[in-house]
Amino acid sequence: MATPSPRVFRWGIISTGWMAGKFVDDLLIDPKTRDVRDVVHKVVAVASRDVKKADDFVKDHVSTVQKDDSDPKATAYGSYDELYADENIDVVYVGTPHTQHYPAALGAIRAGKNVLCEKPVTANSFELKSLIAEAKKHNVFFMEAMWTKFQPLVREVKKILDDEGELGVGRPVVLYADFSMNFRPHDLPLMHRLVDPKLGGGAMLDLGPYPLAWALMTILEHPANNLQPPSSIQSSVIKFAPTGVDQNTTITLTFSNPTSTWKSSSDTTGPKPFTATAILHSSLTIPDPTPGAVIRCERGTIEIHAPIPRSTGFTVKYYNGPGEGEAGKVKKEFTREFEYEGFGWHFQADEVARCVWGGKLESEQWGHEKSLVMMSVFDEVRRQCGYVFPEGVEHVVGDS
Ligand SMILES: NC(=O)C1=CN([C@@H]2O[C@H](COP(=O)(O)OP(=O)(O)OC[C@H]3O[C@@H](n4cnc5c(N)ncnc54)[C@H](OP(=O)(O)O)[C@@H]3O)[C@@H](O)[C@H]2O)C=CC1
Ligand SMILES: O=C1OC[C@@H](O)[C@H](O)[C@H]1O
Repeated sequence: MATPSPRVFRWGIISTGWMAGKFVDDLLIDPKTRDVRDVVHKVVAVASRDVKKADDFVKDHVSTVQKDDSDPKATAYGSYDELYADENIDVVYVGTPHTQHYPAALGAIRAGKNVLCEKPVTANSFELKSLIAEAKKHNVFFMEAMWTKFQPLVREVKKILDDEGELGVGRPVVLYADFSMNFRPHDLPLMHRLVDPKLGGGAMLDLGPYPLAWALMTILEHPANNLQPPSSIQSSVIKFAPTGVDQNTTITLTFSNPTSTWKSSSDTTGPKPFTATAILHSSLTIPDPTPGAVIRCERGTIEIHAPIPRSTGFTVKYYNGPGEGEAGKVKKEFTREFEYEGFGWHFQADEVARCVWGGKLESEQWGHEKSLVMMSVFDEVRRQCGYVFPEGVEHVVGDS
């Protein structure tokens, strides 16, 4: 029997920066290389504030790959509004700096377009609530580009974490997760997006979404926690003196679900309240640690090899059980590695296509609620450390 041809999913790209280029490069990799047969992605429009940049982007990232005459040709626009009005687009990707996510996503949503918006999805939780309300009103799909969630490794780690059987490691007790990069901030111009508060600079909003995503994927989503948001958020921040953004940020989250009825195989006393802690760190001045995350559980530990946004390996270590020798010693371990073509931004694109075709307004895997938990944590940390955006940067500052 002939295999059905994949359906074409048509993207409009907002902005021509570094990330937009990387995303498009991944998007146009043949999906069969990652065993995806139902969708093929095409870029049909690119918009920049400067039409020359849009033209160059199409030449550099699109025309080199979409050569076939049957392909739709990508249109280059010199304004974002022109792209929002393009009838040939199934979804808009927003790759502007953090504080420009809100206006760009809002423009697309109000034009009736589905949206995939870079992380952090907005500058604060009020902006996010406003976008979610607009997306629902206009009946369009909206998702934060939390690409880590769609990595093949994450699915496997979660199986081991949520598994009550032989392979399982028991309930998570504490997660340590760190995503840091030495950007040498003192050498950057003060208007660079990584250090300029007008563009939402700082370690937490740029790098912090990843350690926090790991906390949400391993603890918030754990069956024993059942999506209860953290009951406590505590932070410690070192500022980048020249601009006042956060340079090193540590966040401790406590999750507790007193009504947990999930019973792991290691429980001998029946269902009991669930508690777990996440200790998360990001820095603009030091390189990534290895492993990038450690999930310590009742019966063992899962080490996530760095870098945690797109880890391609993990190691599971099991502790001695009762009567198996010295308590706490590792009795066995195994490592799994993952390989795929591209950097890994394309997995989330496949999810978007399937959700849109399925008529969904949000992804079941990374839905609005998870982005809201994330932005609420970031709001609270900024409140605790006194990171106040300059006047006018936040487009929404309270619940309407
Ligand atoms: N998922 C991931 O792995 C990564 C995600 N990101 C996210 O992507 C976003 C963009 O980051 P990155 O590509 O590094 O940034 P860049 O500065 O390289 O690109 C941002 C682009 O946004 C457009 N833009 C619109 N308004 C502004 C403005 N006021 N100031 C500057 N640029 C503006 C510009 O495009 P134009 O002139 O064409 O309109 C610019 O090229 C960030 O939110 C970041 O968090 C970044 C890196 C990795
Ligand atoms: O998401 C990201 O991951 C990689 C970093 O280089 C980048 O600054 C950040 O936005």
